[in-house]
Amino acid sequence: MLATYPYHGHTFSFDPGAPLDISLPLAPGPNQVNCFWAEPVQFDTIRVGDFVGSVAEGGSTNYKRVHLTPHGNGTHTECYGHISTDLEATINRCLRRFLFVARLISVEPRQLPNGDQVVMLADAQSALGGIFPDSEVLPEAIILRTLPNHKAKRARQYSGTNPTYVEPALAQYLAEHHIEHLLLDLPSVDREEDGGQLLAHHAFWQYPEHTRRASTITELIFVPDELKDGLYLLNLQITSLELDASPSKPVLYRLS
Ligand SMILES: N[C@@H](CC(=O)c1ccccc1NC=O)C(=O)O
Repeated sequence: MLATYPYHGHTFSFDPGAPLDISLPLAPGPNQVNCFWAEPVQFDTIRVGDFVGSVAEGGSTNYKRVHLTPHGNGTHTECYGHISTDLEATINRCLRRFLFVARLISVEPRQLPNGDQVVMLADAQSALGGIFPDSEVLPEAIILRTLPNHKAKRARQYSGTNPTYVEPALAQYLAEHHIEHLLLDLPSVDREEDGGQLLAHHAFWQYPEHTRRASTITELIFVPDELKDGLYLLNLQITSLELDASPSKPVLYRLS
């Protein structure tokens, strides 16, 4: 059954029964994506007196403590609190809506003379195909799939590998065109080691001059090949953490 979604004078249709999950699972073990030297996810069984929080060990219930690092362990969404001392800047306060019209694009990074792999503004503009400002439907979110789209991305150990990042001019361009949410399959929009500059983060959030407080960046997604470039309804869910970032669950629905 199709549901309708009104947007800027259009009436889109989508199938609530056909979600396309672009998050990565969070689990212990070696086969999990990892970056920024994060410890792996850990689930600890809680033991209090005679109680053991493990049914496998004879307990009545499973009851575990979770040890995780949002920026390093898997799909996560962050707000400008990532680069600010503002106590208000938590993902739970910044992300107040959860449905957005999103455009999925696929872009191949280019190699700079120093060897860095970078997603360039010019290539993203070609992938967007002149949607700014000509398109009838301006999206609120851009989902950036980098090419090639190897499944190995789902479990890559990125730390110390100088992963692909985004040209700051592209982040600036998206901010200027009022893209509120950027999602991508990389550990960061910025270079792994950049002396703390985080130029693309600053450009996307226009921080600190004209901070875009409701805007978010979601990193370490994975977009399967079956999803074609185009328009989707994005349901972006987080945990209600009063922290700069939260593990997140972006789910897409094809729009027609
Ligand atoms: N590039 C930064 C570090 C950095 O960006 C970072 C460090 C720890 C956890 C996440 C980070 N950035 C993620 O977007 C630096 O060189 O200081």
